[in-house]
Amino acid sequence: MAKRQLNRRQSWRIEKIQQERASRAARRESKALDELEGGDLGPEQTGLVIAHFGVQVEVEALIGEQAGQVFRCHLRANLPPLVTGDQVVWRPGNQGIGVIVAQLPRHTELCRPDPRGQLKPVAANVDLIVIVFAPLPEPHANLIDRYLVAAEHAGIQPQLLLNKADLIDAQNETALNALLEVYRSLGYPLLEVSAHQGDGMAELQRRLDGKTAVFVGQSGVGKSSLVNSLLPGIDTRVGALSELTGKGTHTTTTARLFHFPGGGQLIDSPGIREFGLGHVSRDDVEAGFIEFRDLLGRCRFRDCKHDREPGCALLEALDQGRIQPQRMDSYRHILRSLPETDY
Ligand SMILES: Nc1nc2c(ncn2[C@@H]2O[C@H](COP(=O)(O)OP(=O)(O)OP(=O)(O)O)[C@@H](O)[C@H]2O)c(=O)[nH]1
Ligand SMILES: [Zn+2]
Repeated sequence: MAKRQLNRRQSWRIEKIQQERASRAARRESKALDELEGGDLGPEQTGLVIAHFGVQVEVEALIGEQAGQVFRCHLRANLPPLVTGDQVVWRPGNQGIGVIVAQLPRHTELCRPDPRGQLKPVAANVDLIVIVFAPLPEPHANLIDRYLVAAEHAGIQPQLLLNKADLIDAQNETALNALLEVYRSLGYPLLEVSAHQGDGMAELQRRLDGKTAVFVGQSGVGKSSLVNSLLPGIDTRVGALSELTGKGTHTTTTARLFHFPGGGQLIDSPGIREFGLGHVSRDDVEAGFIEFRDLLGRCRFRDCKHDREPGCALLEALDQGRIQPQRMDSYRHILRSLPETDY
């Protein structure tokens, strides 16, 4: 009990210190803004948020002679929190530092729980979630399904990507084909590539063209290798490093937007690579299994848990082979992983 009290007091103190720090930073920031806005600012134009560093963001000009150039910008007060991928209205400043005037509407949002468990957007306007898996480490259908649920929930198109196709052999081929067939029959786009040998990489590049993508998947499936091959000569950890040395109070790694030379954009950060493994509700999981969609609401009992209830539309579909057993197992497995209260 005493220990618990102490922890609460400690965390209250930490929170207070953080608040003081944030308000000092905000005061400094508004002073800097006053000075800037007093001076000459260029005309309003649209831009793309490339990265976010505490109270500043990096914005890429989208139009005019400066299109493609990146500028540090202050945020005008009362703006909602901006994230990488946001489109904004901004004005260039006279010393290379601009001001963000407004945020444009988002098409999509990737959200993750912050350390306090509150869902926070981490990237905006992503339109492709590339779910990477490989023959090794051995793929878990369950994990792939979790990413799919997250993609469906966010309303973002998933692209399944089997990397390390060069490691397919007589031993793993049957199991892999069975796995691939599950997703093919559901209609999910699927591609096999080898980041090492280059097979399929041109087709991957083609599918990324004109899109803003994130790569997600288990550690070791080759996300870094894929990204390095698509972005030759660019260290994708740069964003993380410059934030650490940026003397900011934020030490978390920021998401950063990169342009693929062949077209399309990547938003990447260690947090985003795990997108989809955070919290989801029971309803999100149900809605995330696309083959359940026409069946939901058709069970005899309104609160059916699709477990062994009579008149369950899902169990009936499972019996008739309209739901694949592996997907049903996966659905149950994901539900079991939810906190008790949601179940
Ligand atoms: N055989 C083969 N190995 C690959 C291929 N792509 C990546 N690898 C290897 O797989 C291992 C993991 O690759 P990474 O790119 O670090 O994987 P990652 O998904 O970024 O892993 P985390 O950084 O832990 O998330 C490395 O040893 C790579 O060399 C491939 O196409 N074929
Ligand atoms: Zn049911």
